[in-house]
Amino acid sequence: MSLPLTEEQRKKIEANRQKALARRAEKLLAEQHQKPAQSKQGPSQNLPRDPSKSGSHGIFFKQQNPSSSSHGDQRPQNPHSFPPNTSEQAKGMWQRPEEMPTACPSYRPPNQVTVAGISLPLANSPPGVPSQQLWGCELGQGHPQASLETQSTPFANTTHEPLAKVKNFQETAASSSGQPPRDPELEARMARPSTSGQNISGSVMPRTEGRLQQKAGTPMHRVVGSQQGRCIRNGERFQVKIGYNEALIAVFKSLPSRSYDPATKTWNFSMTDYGPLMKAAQRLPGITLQPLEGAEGHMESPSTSSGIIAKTGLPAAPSLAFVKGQCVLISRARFEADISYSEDLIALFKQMDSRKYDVKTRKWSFLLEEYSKLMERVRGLPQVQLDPLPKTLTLAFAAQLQKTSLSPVADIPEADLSRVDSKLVSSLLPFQRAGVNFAIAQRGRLLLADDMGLGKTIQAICIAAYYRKEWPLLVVVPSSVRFTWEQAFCRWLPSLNPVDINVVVTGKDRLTDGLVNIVSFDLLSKLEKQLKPPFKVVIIDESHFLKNIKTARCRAAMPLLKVAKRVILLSGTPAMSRPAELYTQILAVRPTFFPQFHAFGLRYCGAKRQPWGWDYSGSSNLGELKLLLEEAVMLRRLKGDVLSQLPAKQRKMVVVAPGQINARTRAALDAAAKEMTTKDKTKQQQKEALILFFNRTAEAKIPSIIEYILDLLESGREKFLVFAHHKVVLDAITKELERKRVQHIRIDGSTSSADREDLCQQFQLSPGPAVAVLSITAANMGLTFSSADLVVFGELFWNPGVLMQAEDRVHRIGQLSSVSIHYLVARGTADDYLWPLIQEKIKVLGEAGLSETNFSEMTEATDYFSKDSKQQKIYNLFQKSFEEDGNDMELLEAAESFDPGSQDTGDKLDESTLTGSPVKKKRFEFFDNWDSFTSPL
Ligand SMILES: Nc1ncnc2c1ncn2[C@@H]1O[C@H](COP(=O)(O)OP(=O)(O)OP(=O)(O)O)[C@@H](O)[C@H]1O
Repeated sequence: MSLPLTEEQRKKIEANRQKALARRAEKLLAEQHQKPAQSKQGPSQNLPRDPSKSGSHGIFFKQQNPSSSSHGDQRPQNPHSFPPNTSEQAKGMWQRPEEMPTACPSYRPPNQVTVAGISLPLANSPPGVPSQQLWGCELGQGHPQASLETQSTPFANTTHEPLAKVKNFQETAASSSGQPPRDPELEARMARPSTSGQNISGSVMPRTEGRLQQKAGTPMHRVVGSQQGRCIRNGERFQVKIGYNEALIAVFKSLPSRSYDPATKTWNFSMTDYGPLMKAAQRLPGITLQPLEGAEGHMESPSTSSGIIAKTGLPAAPSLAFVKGQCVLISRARFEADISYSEDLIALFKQMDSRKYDVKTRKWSFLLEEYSKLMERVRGLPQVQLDPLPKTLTLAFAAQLQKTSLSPVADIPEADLSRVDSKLVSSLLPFQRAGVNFAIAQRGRLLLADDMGLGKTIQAICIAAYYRKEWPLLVVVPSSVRFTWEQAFCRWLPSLNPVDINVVVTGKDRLTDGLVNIVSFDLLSKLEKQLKPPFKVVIIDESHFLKNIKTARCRAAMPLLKVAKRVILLSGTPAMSRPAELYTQILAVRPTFFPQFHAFGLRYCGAKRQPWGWDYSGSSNLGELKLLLEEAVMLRRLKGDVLSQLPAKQRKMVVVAPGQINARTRAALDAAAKEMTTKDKTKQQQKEALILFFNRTAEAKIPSIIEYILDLLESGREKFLVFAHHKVVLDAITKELERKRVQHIRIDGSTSSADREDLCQQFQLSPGPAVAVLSITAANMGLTFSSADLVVFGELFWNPGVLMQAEDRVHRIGQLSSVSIHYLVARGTADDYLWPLIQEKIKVLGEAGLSETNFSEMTEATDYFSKDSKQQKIYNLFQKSFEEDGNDMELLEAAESFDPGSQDTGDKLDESTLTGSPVKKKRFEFFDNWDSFTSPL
């Protein structure tokens, strides 16, 4: 007794067989070219005499049609068509019609379908037509290859084949033949040998050199030598599904409305070309095209060039309506059949143990573990085309398909974070810890899409730190937050030496100088060449900046992400208007999921063919997309989901780019700083120098403030408040918003009380993006902007009470969310002194129970500024100046009327600009409002 073949041996045999078949195909093709006249004689007369030259083996390999892979069976619309039964065809190999052998020349079994030239066995015959009668010949007389498959693959049975096995087979077959990978579903079907489940696994001898020798007494029969296809209506056009045929392709190319879809590898035409195409096809020997249903008007008679269907003389099978639909995932455990009514199909559904019928949607759903069984059986219904789930889904949900996981939510293990700085780990809020666990379960590749302000930075740093052995780390961010990231690393990873953090500021800097390298999107595209050797761990902040594949930033980042081992994408708004925007981010996290955009577009973007090309701006199957993303790509929590874990206010210090301060302003700042510390200056002179320093700071920050606001808008922040102090800053912001046509309001000291209320209402009710540009001192109280939950302070103000009052414009009754407060702080400016001053004041007030104690805890870099003796001096001056009675008035006046254009570097303030300010009356209201310290909502 011989031992059964091992899997390995089977694979090898299969590989050799494929190679032999390919060689044979080439040879026959060459022969065919030498004998064109003979080949035109029609199938039955064209049988080679020598069985060793049997046309059944005269095949050549072509790439599998992906459309048939992704859509599964492409059933004929007419159930009365009887395509040939050749396993060769079923393997996705294209057979020259004139070389096809004939098993039962008069007709083909009805219970088979044709998939782009691929013949598949079906489980059922049309009712009333016994399959034996339809066969018209002995069972077991089918194509010998079918028998071989029955024996040589583990997938010979018609049902219940696990996808994993199918995949093995697919890989073997594809790789051995040197062909691109094929669809597992299709391969499974190809591997099935038979017709209605009857055993035709007749005994065969091993094949040599691509030939089959049958056992004595088993006559060699050949299937009909014709190639079958069909026309399928698609809106105003129709598609032709048929295997490769040179002559037919020539016909296609002669038709004016032709269009070829490379993704599905099918041709399609407008209805005007239907008649000419069918007529031309009729003239081609061996081509049988099933007509379009109901297209009689376009064509006198269907193409039956081989005359096979017309001449069968068989009793007509009952007419069955053709139904077409698709499987859609509806939960982690279930899928739904989205298909119209078919009696047979319903009967089949009722055989499934896990079936459920939703009376509202009128759809049937099943557990994923019954997916393979159901699909297998549906294939036996000739009048039904139920497209399978995309392969990506079956891979992502393999555990559910194989019944190894039935949990409605993914079971994510607790990650061992012992290697990460304990300061960071102990600071993680519970939902943040869950985020880190998810990321590690996904092997460090994910899109973290938490709502804004939920602390994506701390989570990303923790995930990256978990993979610290694989550093250097690359962090790509919008340019306005490069230094905030630097601060965050310093804050959360005390074990990281700050000198190991490299913030890339110009195109001349090196991208690989640090252990942590922080670069803006725009500089990354300029420094592309420095990306070799590639980074293994990459963080992309605001990853939706990559949504457009055509942009330089996306083109620079994508190759990098493809080769990185860990990819941590962060975005609170991964897609702002359509699923197509998610594509690049999905590709970055899972490059194998949808390597071709078209497949993604067809499934999730409601892709529509337009005269100018494909339109992917729509959406489809969104529920399924969400499930797929949640399973393997993305984690998203909304503020509402974790509100109980959040503080009412989340403050963030944003260090804005010092690179944006121009040389002239820099010199002015330095001169003012020097003036303040020069000996022998009177108090008055020192104060003037301080005022000048403060004003020059405003001027210096303008580009950074604007850049930050524009980044926020690009990130999809819909509504927010921007507070500033100097008129020049408020003017610059509003001017830019006008230029960019962003809806905005402005309230400053010159706005009347009546107008304030109107503007406020206007902002509150505005449905789309809107920015409220507000003066810190003139709009810090009495106004409600609860429809926003983000406040940006473009400038600092020395009095924390005023800042908190301003914060409370959004943080008040009516606000259901935790609010985010961003303070923009510029290095080398007065902010260096104002920021610590504010924090110190608040600390004092906090200790006295007069302020929120967590102000500094909730902001990055509390130790942002370390003072040397000169800086200490300036700091003391600031402290003194801003605390002495009356100084505020002087400073405010100087600030509000500051006009950088009117002054030269180092000039004193122009006194004339200080007078006549319309806001004097309101300026000091805030001094009486200390209650804001004690009563956060
Ligand atoms: N666990 C925590 N402990 C202390 N502070 C935290 C924690 N989580 C977040 N924060 C603080 O909350 C603020 C917001 O965090 P972060 O900037 O990371 O949010 P985000 O999700 O990136 O928001 P956005 O999408 O607006 O950028 C920061 O100041 C951050 O330091």
